[in-house]
Amino acid sequence: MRLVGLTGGIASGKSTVSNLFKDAGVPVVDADVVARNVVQKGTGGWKKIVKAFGDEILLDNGEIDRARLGQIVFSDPSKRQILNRLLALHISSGIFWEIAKLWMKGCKVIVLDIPLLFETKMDRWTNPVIVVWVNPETQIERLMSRDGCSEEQAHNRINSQLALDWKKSEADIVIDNSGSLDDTKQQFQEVLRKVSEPLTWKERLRSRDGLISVVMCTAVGVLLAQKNLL
Ligand SMILES: CC(C)(COP(=O)(O)OP(=O)(O)OC[C@H]1O[C@@H](n2cnc3c(N)ncnc32)[C@H](O)[C@@H]1O)[C@@H](O)C(=O)NCCC(=O)NCCS
Ligand SMILES: Nc1ncnc2c1ncn2[C@@H]1O[C@H](COP(=O)(O)OP(=O)(O)OP(=O)(O)O)[C@@H](O)[C@H]1O
Repeated sequence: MRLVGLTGGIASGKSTVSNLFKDAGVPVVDADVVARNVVQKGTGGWKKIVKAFGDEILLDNGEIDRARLGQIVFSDPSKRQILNRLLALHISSGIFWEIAKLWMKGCKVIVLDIPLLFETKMDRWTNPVIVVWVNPETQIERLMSRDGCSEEQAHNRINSQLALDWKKSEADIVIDNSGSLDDTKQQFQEVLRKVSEPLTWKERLRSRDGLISVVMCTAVGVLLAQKNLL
């Protein structure tokens, strides 16, 4: 099994690229979706957040007011650290579970769309790592227009992550999403080709079919050895 890391900066275009993977039939685990699921009303993550941040961050229906919580944590690094610490285990086990389900289905290439891939050191488990890069001016523009936030709020959100240029320097593959969607789609074709290259031996062994083959071969080997000994 090949675990492909897909990361970048906020609003750099990760979801745009992960949608291209989905359209091409490659399964994607979206860490933002996992992070949303683990804080749904009544879950362990929800209880921890309410305990730490108080009832003020709840909507009338009892769900977390994400806009309010975002305002708090993106303007105060210590509060963000608290939130990150509270949710880290819930999110990583959620991601692990999603991978396990795809593994059991026999998927051989899985894309992990994780905004904080480097920050949480999950890049250790992925190869290759794709970084969706965008130039700073475009990133601010797209973030402000998508989320309807001020320039200051946009800067706060960008500064709450490791620098995008540093992530670019650590990447195995870089997609420059500063241009048009067509430009990105063109770069994506080459990325898809690389990601779909035949699995290495190690990756094959990690896949469901590889493991089944190893177990079968071991069982046959043991049976033959026993037969020869008798
Ligand atoms: C702060 C919250 C409530 C804001 O919710 P909101 O719906 O407005 O944003 P959403 O979840 O869609 O995230 C949008 C983007 O913000 C960035 N982001 C989210 N959380 C963080 C964080 N803790 N630190 C830095 N950037 C973050 C990511 O680039 C993400 O793609 C929410 O992002 C959250 O609960 N974050 C903590 C969980 C987490 O770490 N998520 C990232 C998964 S790796
Ligand atoms: N090449 C492009 N041309 C024009 N607009 C784009 C392009 N790529 C992405 N966008 C727009 O920029 C915004 C951010 O893109 P996207 O949501 O894919 O980023 P993201 O990295 O997934 O964001 P987040 O970190 O918040 O999850 C969206 O509104 C998207 O429609």
